[in-house]
Amino acid sequence: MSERIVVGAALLDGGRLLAARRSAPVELAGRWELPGGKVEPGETAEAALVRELREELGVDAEAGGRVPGEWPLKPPYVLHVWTARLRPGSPAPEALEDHDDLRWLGPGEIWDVDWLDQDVPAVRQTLAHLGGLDADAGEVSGA
Ligand SMILES: Nc1nc2c([nH]c(=O)n2[C@H]2C[C@H](O)[C@@H](COP(=O)(O)OP(=O)(O)OP(=O)(O)O)O2)c(=O)[nH]1
Repeated sequence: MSERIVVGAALLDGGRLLAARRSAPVELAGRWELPGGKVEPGETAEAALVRELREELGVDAEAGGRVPGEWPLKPPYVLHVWTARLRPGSPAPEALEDHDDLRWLGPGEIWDVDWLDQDVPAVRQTLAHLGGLDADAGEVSGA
């Protein structure tokens, strides 16, 4: 079976990264992840990200760029990470679906939550890609 992509959002706001605590399935519940989900056939990763963030968090978000890398999940899934930000006027994120808690993590707080094992290298690479979290993290330079 060919690989299927799960997109995870590194949702950034004011130098903080959003982490979401899964409520299901039981083997993942209580652990923290990047919100997102499966890319449907024919859908772009960016569109999937925006759709999943609307469904799960009730936000109006836009995708930034992809964080280089790919992290294996339960076959056939692999995790890709994209930066994302809230569009002006977006509601604040709420744990509507799949999650039971959300946290905005500032610099120095990233490792305060119990990330899913498979997310740890993805989060580490995201921070390296961004050059750390500061107020401009995730902004497209020159935009
Ligand atoms: N969204 C997301 N899923 C992750 C991460 N790490 C990780 O192992 N997963 C796993 C959990 C799930 O088995 C799978 C994604 O499923 P999902 O339940 O979030 O996706 P979905 O909303 O499209 O799911 P579905 O109910 O429509 O099938 O990938 C992560 O950082 N973000």
